Amino acid sequence: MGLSIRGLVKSFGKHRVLNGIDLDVHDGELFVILGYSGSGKTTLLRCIAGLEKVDSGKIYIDNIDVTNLPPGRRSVSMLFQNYVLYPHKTVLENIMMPIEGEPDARKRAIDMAEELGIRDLLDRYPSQLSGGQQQRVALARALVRRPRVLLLDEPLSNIDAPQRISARRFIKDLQRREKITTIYVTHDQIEAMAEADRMAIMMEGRILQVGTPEELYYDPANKYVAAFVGDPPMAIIDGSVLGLKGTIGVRADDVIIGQGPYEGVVDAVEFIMGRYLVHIELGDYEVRGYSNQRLKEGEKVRFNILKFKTFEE
Ligand SMILES: Nc1ncnc2c1ncn2[C@@H]1O[C@H](COP(=O)(O)OP(=O)(O)OP(=O)(O)O)[C@@H](O)[C@H]1O
Repeated sequence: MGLSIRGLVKSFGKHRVLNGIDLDVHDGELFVILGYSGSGKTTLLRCIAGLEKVDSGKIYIDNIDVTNLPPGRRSVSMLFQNYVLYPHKTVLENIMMPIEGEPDARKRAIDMAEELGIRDLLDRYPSQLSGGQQQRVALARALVRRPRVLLLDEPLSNIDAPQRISARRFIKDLQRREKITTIYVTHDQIEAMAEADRMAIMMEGRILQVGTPEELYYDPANKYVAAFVGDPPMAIIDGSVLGLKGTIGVRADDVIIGQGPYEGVVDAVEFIMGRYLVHIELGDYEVRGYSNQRLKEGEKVRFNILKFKTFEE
C-alpha cells in the first residue's frame, strides 16, 4: 500500500532529468524529498500526478499500476509551487472547482473548509486573504476530492518567514489527521527535517539516501549526502590533514575549539544565533566549530574533534 516507484526515467530532449528513481512511500506517511533546485523534484511529482509521460519505469498507487492512467484517474492531487487561486471566484467557489457538478459538492467544500479552519472566509475573494490563508484555500481545493496521494511542491514558498513555522505545523497536523500519503518537496532542509516522517535526498535525478531525518543527519550514507544535510553540513576533509585515515565528515557541533591535539588557522568567523561559527583552515580543507568568543581571523587555534564519520571514496 502507499506509493511505489520503480526505475523511473524521464528526459527532456537529451537532458535526462530522472535517472532511474526507485522509491517506496508508506501508506499515510509524510515523505519529504529534499534536493537542490534543478535536481528533478518537480518533474518527479509531475510524473506521479500524470502530468508528464515517463520514458520508462512504473508508478504504483496502492499496488495499482497507474503509470499510464490519465491524471484524473490516479487519485492524486498536486499543490503546485505557485498555486493560483482564481481571483474572481470566492473561497467557496475555488474550493468547489475540482468537484463542480458532483453530488453534494457545496457541502463537501464547506466541510473541507471547516476542517482547514477557513470556514469564515468562504465568501471572501483571494485578494482579501493573507498568504497563509490562501495556502489553506489551495490545500482545501487539493484535498476536497479526498485523493489517495497528496503532492506538495514547495508549499511554503509563498509564505512570509514569520508565518512559516505555524504553516509548517498546520500542514503536518492536517496530514496526521487525514492520514493521507503525502510527498512533500522542498530545497529547505530545516523545513524538510521538521516535516518528514522519512525523507529522501535527491541529486541530479537520483535518490542518494532514504531514511528518517535523524538517520540522514547522524548517519549520512556518503559524502555527498553529508555535505548537503545540516546547517552547516559536515565538513568533508581528507583525514590525512589531521593524521587520520580516509575521507572524513565532521559536524560543527562535534568540534571543541580552544584546546586539543589539532591546530589550524581561523579563516572566518560568523555570528549565528548567539554563538560564533568559526571556520578553521587546514591547508586545502576547513573544519567548522562553534565558539562563545569572537576569535580573530588569521590567529592560530587549537581544537579537538569529539567524533567524525569515515566515508569510502
Ligand atoms: N518541460 C521541460 N522542458 C525542458 N526541461 C525541463 C522541463 N521541466 C523541467 N526541465 C528541466 O529539468 C530539470 C529539473 O527540473 P525540476 O523543476 O524538476 O527541478 P526541481 O528540483 O523541482 O527544481 P526547483 O526547486 O527549481 O523547482 C531542470 O534542469 C529543468 O530545467
